[in-house]
Amino acid sequence: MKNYKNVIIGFGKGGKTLAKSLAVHGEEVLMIEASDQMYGGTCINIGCIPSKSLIVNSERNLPFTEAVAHRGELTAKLRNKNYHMVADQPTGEVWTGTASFLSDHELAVELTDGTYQEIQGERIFINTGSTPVLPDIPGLALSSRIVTSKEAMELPELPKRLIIIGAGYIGLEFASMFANYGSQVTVLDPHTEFMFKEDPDIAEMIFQDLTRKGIEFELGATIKHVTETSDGVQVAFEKDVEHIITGDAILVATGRKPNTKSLHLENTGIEITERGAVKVNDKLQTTVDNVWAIGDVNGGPQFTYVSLDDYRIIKDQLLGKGDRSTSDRKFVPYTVFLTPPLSRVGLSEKEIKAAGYDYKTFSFATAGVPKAQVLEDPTGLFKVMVDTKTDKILGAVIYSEESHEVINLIALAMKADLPYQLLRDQIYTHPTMSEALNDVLSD
Ligand SMILES: Cc1cc2nc3c(=O)[nH]c(=O)nc-3n(C[C@H](O)[C@H](O)[C@H](O)COP(=O)(O)OP(=O)(O)OC[C@H]3O[C@@H](n4cnc5c(N)ncnc54)[C@H](O)[C@@H]3O)c2cc1C
Ligand SMILES: NC(=O)c1ccc[n+]([C@@H]2O[C@H](COP(=O)([O-])OP(=O)(O)OC[C@H]3O[C@@H](n4cnc5c(N)ncnc54)[C@H](O)[C@@H]3O)[C@@H](O)[C@H]2O)c1
Repeated sequence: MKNYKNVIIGFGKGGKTLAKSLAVHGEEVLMIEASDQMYGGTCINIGCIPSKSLIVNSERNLPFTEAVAHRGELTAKLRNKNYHMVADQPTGEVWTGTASFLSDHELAVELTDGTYQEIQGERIFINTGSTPVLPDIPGLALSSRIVTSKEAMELPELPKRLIIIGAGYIGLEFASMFANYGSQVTVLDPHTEFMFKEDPDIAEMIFQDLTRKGIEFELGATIKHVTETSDGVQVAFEKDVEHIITGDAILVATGRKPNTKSLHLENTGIEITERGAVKVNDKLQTTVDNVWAIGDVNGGPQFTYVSLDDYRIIKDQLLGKGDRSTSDRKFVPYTVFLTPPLSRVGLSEKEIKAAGYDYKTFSFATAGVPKAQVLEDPTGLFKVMVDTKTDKILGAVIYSEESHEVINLIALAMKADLPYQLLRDQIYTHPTMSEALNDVLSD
């Protein structure tokens, strides 16, 4: 059985970055990826990049089929680049096949060319990502009309009526995007509160904007069953009484679960958590020595940039001082890519109130920002909450064009422990959305 110094299972963000980094340091690295359509992982093939390409092109009024074709070209280009990033390293190798554990450090690999290999890994990095959760709803089985986000981005034509199950990240981003392309969208979710993690003022503003776009929401809905008909789909749900809605397609967007099934962890001492993730400590070590878990599979926040930060923690152990850990992770921002996007970092106002801080809220309408007028989209609001005792920023939420860029600036100020006045008095280029901070933070 051939022994490899480093084996990475799954071509995710953290794993591929680690593969390159180890290979650049002259170390032998074997990357095992289940599919030749997934070199580079979820983000570039079926996640962030294709969805954001489709969102941007929906805002540019490109017809859906052209945008889908463009998405395909973009992902193919990135897939090829990612493959070569690892395979072309003198000490790097990429195998296309599914890896599973035979024991703590022994792996079986079913290669897609029909061959089989058994190998040993001195160090093994599990980076197998996550897969969509399919709720146990009678009649709900994936088909050409009942799809997850992956297939929704490959549809041969725009569904006239799209039903989306789930009002989370994917549900809302896809609802906004398909509405931009011209679909009649209905979103169903069991929660009665729209965007329940957000402050009610922002959530209400977004709800109104999405509703104005023609998106219908059925919140507090319990889905009873799904039926595929000869020319469409039907969803029966209960909300006070039973309702039936009809569509051309259903997008199931009800969360993603860590992808551990194919790994046969039962053959090892690697434990999994109650929620089905690979159990790790704050250095991302599993319960077996020299086996780590990176990205969605370890149950952390499901973001590409978190998988990348997992890489930094592991690289620091292998090639650096070894003092980085997940507990250093503070003020991790996020963006929901609506039109315009919603971005947030730190605490929400309701969390700040509940924690009992003395705070003040700076809020400013996007319409007052010159760049918003240039972009002809005055929608939204900036809200920054500041601790009145320390002048430090406790949290910020921005619902506006380019909020996904501005939020990173605020996150940096928070991480550097800077007083809010520094952002207020900064000289920004003009016209930009960042310069709004001059006005937002003024008394
Ligand atoms: C539609 C959509 C939009 C998203 N948008 C964003 C966004 O805008 N911003 C953001 O930060 N995040 C976004 N995400 C989340 C983000 O894509 C994930 O958090 C991230 O890609 C997870 O990366 P990872 O490193 O955990 O592994 P992944 O990139 O998921 O890679 C795992 C790889 O492992 C392979 N694999 C699985 N099992 C095996 C096995 N046994 N053997 C060999 N290979 C195996 C899989 O084929 C896969 O290629 C989005 C997700 C989706 C679905
Ligand atoms: N912009 C981004 O960063 C971005 C974009 C897309 C996805 N993602 C990542 O991908 C992950 C998965 O996204 P997601 O939208 O699938 O998950 P999610 O957890 O964000 O939302 C799932 C939604 O499905 C609903 N739901 C659950 N069971 C249901 C049922 N039986 N019927 C109806 N609704 C049901 C939940 O109430 C929830 O609102 C996210 O958690 C996020 O981390 C990130």
